[in-house]
Amino acid sequence: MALSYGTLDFIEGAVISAVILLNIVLGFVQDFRAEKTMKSLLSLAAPSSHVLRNGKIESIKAENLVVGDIVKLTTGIIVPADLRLVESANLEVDEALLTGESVPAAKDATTILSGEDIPIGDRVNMVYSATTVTRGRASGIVAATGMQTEVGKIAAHLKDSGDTTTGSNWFTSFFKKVGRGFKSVLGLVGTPMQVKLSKFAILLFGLAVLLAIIVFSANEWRLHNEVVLYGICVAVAVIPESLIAVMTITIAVGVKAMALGNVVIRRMAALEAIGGVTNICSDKTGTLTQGKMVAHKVWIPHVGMLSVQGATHILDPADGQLAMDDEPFDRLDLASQPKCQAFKPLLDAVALCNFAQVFRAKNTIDEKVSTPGDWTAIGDPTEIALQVLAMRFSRGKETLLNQGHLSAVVEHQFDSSLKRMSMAYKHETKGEVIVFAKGASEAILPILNISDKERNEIEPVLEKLASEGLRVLCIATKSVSEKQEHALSDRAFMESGLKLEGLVGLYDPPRTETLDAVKKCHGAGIMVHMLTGDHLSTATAIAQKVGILDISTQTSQSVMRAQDFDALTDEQIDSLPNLPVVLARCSPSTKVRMVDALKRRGAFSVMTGDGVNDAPALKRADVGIAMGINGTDVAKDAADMVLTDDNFASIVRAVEEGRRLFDNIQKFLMHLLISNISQVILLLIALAFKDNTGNSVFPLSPLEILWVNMVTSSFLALGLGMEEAQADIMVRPPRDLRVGVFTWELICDKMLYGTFAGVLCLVSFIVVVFGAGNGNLGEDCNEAFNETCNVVFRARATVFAVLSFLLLVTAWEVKHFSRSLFNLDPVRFPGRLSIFKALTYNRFLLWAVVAGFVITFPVIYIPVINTVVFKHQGIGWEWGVVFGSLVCYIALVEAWKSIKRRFGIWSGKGQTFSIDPRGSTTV
Ligand SMILES: Nc1ncnc2c1ncn2[C@@H]1O[C@H](COP(=O)(O)OP(=O)(O)OP(=O)(O)O)[C@@H](O)[C@H]1O
Ligand code: NA
Repeated sequence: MALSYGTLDFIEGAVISAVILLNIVLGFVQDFRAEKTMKSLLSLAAPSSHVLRNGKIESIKAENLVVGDIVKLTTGIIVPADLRLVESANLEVDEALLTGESVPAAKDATTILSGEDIPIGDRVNMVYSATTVTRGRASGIVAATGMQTEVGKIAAHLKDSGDTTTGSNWFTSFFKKVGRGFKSVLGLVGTPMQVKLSKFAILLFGLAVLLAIIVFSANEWRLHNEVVLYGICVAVAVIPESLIAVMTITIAVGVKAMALGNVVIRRMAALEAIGGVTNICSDKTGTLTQGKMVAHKVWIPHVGMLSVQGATHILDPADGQLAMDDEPFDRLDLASQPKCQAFKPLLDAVALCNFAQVFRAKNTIDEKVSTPGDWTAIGDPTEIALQVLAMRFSRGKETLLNQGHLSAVVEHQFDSSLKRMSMAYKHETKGEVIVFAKGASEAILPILNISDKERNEIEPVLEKLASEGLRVLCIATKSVSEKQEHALSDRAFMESGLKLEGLVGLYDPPRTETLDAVKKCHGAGIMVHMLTGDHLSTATAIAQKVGILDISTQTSQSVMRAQDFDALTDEQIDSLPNLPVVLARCSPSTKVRMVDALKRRGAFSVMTGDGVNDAPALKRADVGIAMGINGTDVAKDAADMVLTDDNFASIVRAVEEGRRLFDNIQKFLMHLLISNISQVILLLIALAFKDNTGNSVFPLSPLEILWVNMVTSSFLALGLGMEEAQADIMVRPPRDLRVGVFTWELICDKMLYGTFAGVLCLVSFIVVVFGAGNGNLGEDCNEAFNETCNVVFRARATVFAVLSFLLLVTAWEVKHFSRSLFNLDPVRFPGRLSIFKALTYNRFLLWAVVAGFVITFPVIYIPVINTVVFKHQGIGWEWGVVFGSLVCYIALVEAWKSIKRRFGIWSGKGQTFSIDPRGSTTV
């Protein structure tokens, strides 16, 4: 430091510089590592595509595609490269990115284009990287990847033109760059909380300057080295140096923990929001349930009910027993039993109006002998279940198509707003075209050609199956003459005048974790809503099974058909006492209305989604969560988080993790602020202690101040950022996201504890100087040691030890804002010695405290270092003062915490639970 001179001052200056440098370097290294982790985690969420390689479909990341790969496209996929289509069905692609055209463009593999300068928008047999498939399916050969693609060229172009800006342009862009750099140095970029904390840090910086001015004024602006140094150190005490670094590290650790819990964060702001959500709106299929459907019941009009029991290997067509109207039934009998001929049309329909593939993968360990491997399936769970059903009677799609007389001619894809699909097959020999359709009852019944009487027969069966929690699909067919084939491309024509072949009831068991996860949400003050495409009765049955609906408290408004919900005006929705818990037959637009309704009620919501049409709802929700397995790229792109296991329980774990993260940020913030306030109180009041020459005698030397702030405090803060979740983390209501980190509790507590600590330091100084030392403040004791400084140097060491130790116990006290340090976590650590287990659980914090404690002694006792660098000296009886202060401080903090618990103030609410020998807690 330029301010120090002479050998002794040189040592002091060197140590100060080293401490500051170490802090900066550590901060940078950690920050850098955190950024890197974050980047690698983000890349986890990048979409991968299905590619045909070596005769197998493989999942490959876009950057690993090579020219010549064959890529499969389905609705919702973001095209990973420029592709020449090989095969396509009803393909439509949104190319707005390239062409500016807002209406999706129809594509067709069979079109051959001639001519050279065809604009991109007209190249109908090509699809381009970064555009999205809005409808249909296709496969195509990779023609260009990366920067060679059309978007890549645009990107390259933009980059070039950015570099060649000239004149005034260069000038403004330079300033913009500097501005951005400045902002990021100040931490004004990032999540709302990061920005808030950075602004707060800047505020403290202002305060630090002010305090430095106060210090100089108190010394009447006689600015010799020591005063300037002291002023700077007071400022250092106030500036929370480690705040931003600790914040970044804590967030990175949190992001990593979430990724391990199957939640990948795509937008950092969601990380803060997830801990404060009040409502979770979840899909049913695959999220609350396993998404592994089995066809449980098949009903054929005038024939009867076929049921499948005990199928455990749901993909194996030979597993489980069949019964016809409760009579055991042998699958091989289908041909011989005349009654069962009636099943054929239904089975053919479910097999052929279906894109799922169910097959037995071959174990090819040895090339010559390949044994049949496990059953596997690709496709939509509903369709897989139906395919397996057909295969039980050896009438799977593959078998039927191999017979050679059927070929697909027209298909109208499943659409979650229409809730049905249809496919037409031409029969080569009979000269007719057969239409197969399947879908939800509401979607199929209106397009049937049946009498009201027949309709009335179907309804009760439908209702019965649905109330058993089964997803009921109606299967219908019709045949038209070959001449009408072309007319089938009109969806309305194809899907009309159908004959009902039967109903299939599919069962999708709830995930085993769901019930507990839902209970946990309810305990944590979070409402769970089920938004499903399924029938009202099906949805109700499942909702009751997983605990979302409680039969005893259920009202007529808890369960609603989306249709009825959509019919309400916003005012009517707002006047409902509660929003529905189950919304059945939900379409993507209903999700948006639900999110908006929740917003108007001041709620913070999670919305899950998987389809292309879910994107608006995912964007609107406070936290949009997309399914990683069954979700489309479009949904993932719109979402804030992606669930890699599609599991509802993972959302709940993410909430827990979010709450923990928020708690920990509050904890280290609390610690940093207590440390700041105590030092400000101590250092400012102590300016009043003047020696014989009229100079203020510093109760802490500059290096002591630096040491406490940069060595002791930083590690404690980092340790607090790594705290485990508090015992009650999921048994308290969500915090208010509008308030953010600076709650009244935080502000009040830090003031109080900071004052306790500051006053105790001051009292210790006074006791040593004026109690035992007769108020002898010596001469020039800020500069260096001389005989008159004996008392002051002992007092400083005492204050240093008191401050250090108080900060160490504060780190433990702020583990919980209202629970006693001696009874922190009776759930995880029951028993009398719970304090030791609770304190040793967080290893990093434990070692930070132990190291902080141990290092105090060499700092005080090592000769020369103590008197020359730290400007204090070894103490004896003063340890009694240190110990007394410590006991006093703990007593004061504990007293305040017990007041909070007794009167239910802030986090003290409901914290009266005590140790229960059975390990359970009453809250
Ligand atoms: N492949 C399909 N073919 C025909 N109909 C289908 C198909 N898949 C689903 N359905 C029908 O459409 C309804 C709604 O399905 P949708 O896919 O919108 O819901 P989901 O997303 O599977 O369910 P959830 O919303 O509970 O997650 C289903 O209840 C079913 O009746
Ligand atoms: Na500080």
